[in-house]
Amino acid sequence: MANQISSSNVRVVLRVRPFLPSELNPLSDQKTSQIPCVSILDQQPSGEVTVRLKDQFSSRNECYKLDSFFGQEGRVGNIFEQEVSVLIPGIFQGINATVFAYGATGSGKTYTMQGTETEPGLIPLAMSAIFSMCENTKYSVQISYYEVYLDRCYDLLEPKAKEVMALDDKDGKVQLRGLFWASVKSVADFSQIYTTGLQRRKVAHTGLNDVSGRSHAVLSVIVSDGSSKGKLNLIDLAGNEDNRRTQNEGIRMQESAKINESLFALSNVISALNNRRPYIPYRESKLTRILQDSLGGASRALMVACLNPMSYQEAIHTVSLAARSRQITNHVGSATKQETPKTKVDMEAKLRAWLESKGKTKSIQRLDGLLSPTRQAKTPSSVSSAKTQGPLRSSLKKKVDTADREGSRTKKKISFDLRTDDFSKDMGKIELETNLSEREEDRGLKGKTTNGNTFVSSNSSSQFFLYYFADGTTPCGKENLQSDPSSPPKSPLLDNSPIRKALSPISANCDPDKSTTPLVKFNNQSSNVKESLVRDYLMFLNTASKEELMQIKGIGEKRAEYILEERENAPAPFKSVRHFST
Ligand SMILES: Nc1ncnc2c1ncn2[C@@H]1O[C@H](COP(=O)(O)OP(=O)(O)OP(=O)(O)O)[C@@H](O)[C@H]1O
Repeated sequence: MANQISSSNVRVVLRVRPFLPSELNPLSDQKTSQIPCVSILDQQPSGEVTVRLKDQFSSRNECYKLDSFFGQEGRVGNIFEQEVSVLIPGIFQGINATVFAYGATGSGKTYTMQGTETEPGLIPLAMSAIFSMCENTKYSVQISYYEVYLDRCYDLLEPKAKEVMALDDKDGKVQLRGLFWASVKSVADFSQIYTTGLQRRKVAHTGLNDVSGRSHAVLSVIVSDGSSKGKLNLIDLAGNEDNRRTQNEGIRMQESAKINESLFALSNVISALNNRRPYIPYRESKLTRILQDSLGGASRALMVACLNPMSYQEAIHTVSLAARSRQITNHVGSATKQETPKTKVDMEAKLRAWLESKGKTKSIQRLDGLLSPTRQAKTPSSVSSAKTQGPLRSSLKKKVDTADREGSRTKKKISFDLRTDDFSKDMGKIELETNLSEREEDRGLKGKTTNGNTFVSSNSSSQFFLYYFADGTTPCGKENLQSDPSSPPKSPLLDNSPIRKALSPISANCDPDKSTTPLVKFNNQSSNVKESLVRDYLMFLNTASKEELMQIKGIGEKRAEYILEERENAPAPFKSVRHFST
């Protein structure tokens, strides 16, 4: 597995724990019939995987791309060998590294990091490897163990009444003032000190032996030979929780909100690093601030997203954030452009995670209705497809009416004037006639535009195609489509769908280029095709002022602020609205 060659700074891998005995139905032979909510759809030689999450109670399923996958039969030792052991020699050369276990409560984070007597976790395996490398050298090892709870930092090796303060030193580096560092000489030495810390973590905040981690626990290991000093952080993150589905209240609710907020901040940092953004938002949370010296720059990091195989909802929550962290968006001219996967991570996921981190459950429900009609349980069938087409990969959501689509053929003539999505370049015209069935169209249409550009249609519905150019850019333009009269085209955005409401009002016969402000442009532009509307909506999101944004139904002050925040981090950050439901 070529895990060292990664297009991202932070690798994001998935780990699915086995079913627990309590999750197996004793009345049936569940060992064979129980099906995990996640499976591999595709694996590239590089190790990159496309996974499918499937809800066993409905037809909902979604696909995501990640760097690697460790299924139920996989051992923690496999993750260590493939993903963590490669980081350890770097520590001896002064290259810091961080390994996180991320996931919902009960998804196997602690098991992955600590393991058991019979199956050691990543922490004991890493320590053992470090001590082996130290043998007969002048390297020494020091550890600290602390937790970040409610955005405050506490020492677990030398508990003090006061929290450990994270302060900037004169070079702008964050130092944990008063944090205890223990010198350790062997694995046995380490086990003894670490076990004491673990016990302290369990009783720290509740006084009870609460096994569920409500704090992020960070084991920091420094390896030094006097001249070089490298640090490895091994982190058991607190379990994320979907507050819509829990009965949390009081301190538990507060904990949960802080946990989600800091996990979202972590995801923002990883995403910014993987997208090579000029600004990395380390200061959004205590955790990311503390980890600044081991995330980014020459440092290397690994996120192990842990999944409970029983819970589709939790899995979606975890994997969407993990995939969002990993996602690399197109930068024109960047070396990763051709390889860029268009994973199903988009504005909606960002908004959702942000709202969740702020505990805005009502807003999330509104968002469900606003941008994501196919998420609702009543949707007959909602299928995500992930495909490789020529140099492009994309994962696009599509609603399929499974009852009669498969064999039906619709004759269509399509002509399409294409420009790059910043309108800067005329890419020619697509003219084609197709009577392919939905299923065949789904495999994608390829061809040349009138002035020689290669295009790929990577998704279609009875009247809507999404096109991509070979270099990964998304064209936009006016679609002019004639369908067989026996199957009149539906116009999804012109009915009462939630997206249409969000875009309302839209007036006809206006030249967008003559409009003065983004809002006027947006309101005036009329088109009977969905792509044009979506394009305008994205342009609006990418350019409008806060006041203009707030004039759109569904965008309140907080969401407008979030949009502006995203635009500060990168120009035109909103590139897709995935849920084009027909
Ligand atoms: N690979 C595995 N093999 C067997 N059992 C596992 C495995 N991974 C996890 N488990 C079991 O699943 C349960 C939940 O795991 P664990 O406590 O590690 O979850 P967690 O994500 O750390 O939860 P929390 O956020 O509440 O701390 C435990 O009983 C654990 O022993």
